[in-house]
Amino acid sequence: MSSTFTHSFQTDLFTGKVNFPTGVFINGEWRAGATKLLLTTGQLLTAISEGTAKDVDLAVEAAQKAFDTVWGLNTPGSERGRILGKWANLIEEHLDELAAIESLNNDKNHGKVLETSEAVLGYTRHEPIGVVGQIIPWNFPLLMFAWKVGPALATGNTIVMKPSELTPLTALRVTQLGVEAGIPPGVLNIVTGYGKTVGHAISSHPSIEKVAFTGSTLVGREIMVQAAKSNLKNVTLELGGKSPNIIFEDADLNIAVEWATIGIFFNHGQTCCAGSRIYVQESIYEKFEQKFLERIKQIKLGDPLREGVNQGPQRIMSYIDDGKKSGAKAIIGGKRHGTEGYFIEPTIFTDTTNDMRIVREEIFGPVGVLVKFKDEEDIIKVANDTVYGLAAAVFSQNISRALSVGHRLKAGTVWVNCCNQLFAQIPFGGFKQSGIGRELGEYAIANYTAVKSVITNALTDGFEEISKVCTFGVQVVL
Ligand SMILES: NC(=O)C1=CN([C@@H]2O[C@H](COP(=O)(O)OP(=O)(O)OC[C@H]3O[C@@H](n4cnc5c(N)ncnc54)[C@H](O)[C@@H]3O)[C@@H](O)[C@H]2O)C=CC1
Ligand code: BAL
Repeated sequence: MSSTFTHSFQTDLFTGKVNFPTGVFINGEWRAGATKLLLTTGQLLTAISEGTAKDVDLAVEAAQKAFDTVWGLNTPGSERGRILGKWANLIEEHLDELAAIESLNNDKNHGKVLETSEAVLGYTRHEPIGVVGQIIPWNFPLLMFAWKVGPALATGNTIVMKPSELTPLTALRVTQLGVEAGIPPGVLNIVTGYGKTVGHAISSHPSIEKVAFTGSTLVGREIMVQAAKSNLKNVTLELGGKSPNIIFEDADLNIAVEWATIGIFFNHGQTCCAGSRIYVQESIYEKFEQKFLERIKQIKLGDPLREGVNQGPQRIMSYIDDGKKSGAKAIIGGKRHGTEGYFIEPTIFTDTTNDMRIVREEIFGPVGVLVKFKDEEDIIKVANDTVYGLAAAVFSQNISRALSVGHRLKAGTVWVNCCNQLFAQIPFGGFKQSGIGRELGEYAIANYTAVKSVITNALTDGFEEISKVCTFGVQVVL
């Protein structure tokens, strides 16, 4: 038997008691893991089952059986849609509860006919891949669960998922709602545990045909190695970023300040697409800096379950120290806030050079650099001088300028006069070392289907007709 997580919330956002299993979820059953993984959520210490490679084997077996019987090609898309729709309704009914748990958790197929010749009937089928592995991080635990599970299940795949060892709570509760909605046993399996054991077992498993990962570039690289070494599984990766926010002299300054604040400080800066490099054209630099600092001073730090609090605890002080040591100047923040918990003051560095770690590496905290630029040519070069390419933002009231600069930036998403805005219909993913593949929209569906071409001789005497149009380019001689 697995343990349960019980907690009474009495917060500005949600009042009520929650109670849900904390076991690994395999073949529709909650089971106790081999040992316990201790989890610190705010002031709470709770135990979560620690899964093992053996649990991943059992989950893969259950997912394969479910794929061959109650899901995959054996269940019409309409039936999968009915169950997923019911699950979505249950999630909506429990939104406040899930938001409260998340806050504790994280201190927050079809055919297409192709014209060839009268002699040939050719079409494609977009079939589910089979058992897919999904490994997600802690910065948006519930959102990343939804981004991964939705397209995979809708297209008929079955899943072995590992939430972050730091933030498994919402994945467990929402899985329980999935069971209530009618997700059949084995279709969705959750193995909680560590990356080096459960994550490694997923990315190297010979019966998992595809792995989707969100997290650090370092681990993304390791997952690709394991995928290649095991069974050449298909890989999609959504990795880190060091996104530029470019503010031209003709931008609406108030709007640019507001979005630059959201760009770097949203979700405490723990956002892969955070606008952590803020570039301002020299003629408006001083004015921008003054307004930006005034706006940053309004950010409230504290308990994330309290209304009005914008920023919870985190551990990235070493980057701030490194920035100071390398000669950069913290014009706001730069210190720990208070003496309890791990709160970091929202921090902006100036006097940086492009080789500093605070300019080149993803900090994943409320720390940005503010840098002057001269003109379009100058800023495009500097903005693209990074191993990452997840996102970028351009602020200008001249839409032609904003779009032409946007087109020259090497980034998977370019925002114009806004920042950090993601939509379920619009693809998201990275250029360069920010990832492989796209999530959301139609592209997410493509990640979870294998394309099969079916070529049929449509004429009873069609031998010659077919070979004339065959693109092998050779006539078959018997
Ligand atoms: N792209 C994004 O949204 C995210 C980027 N990051 C970046 O990564 C940095 C480190 O954060 P971490 O939580 O340590 O990220 P991470 O990449 O280590 O963890 C993400 C997930 O990968 C799993 N994992 C770890 N090692 C693994 C392995 N060898 N094989 C398979 N799975 C493995 C973890 O258990 C977790 O579920 C952050 O500071 C940030 O820069 C972190 C989280 C999300
Ligand atoms: N990884 C999904 C969105 C983000 O972290 O910004």
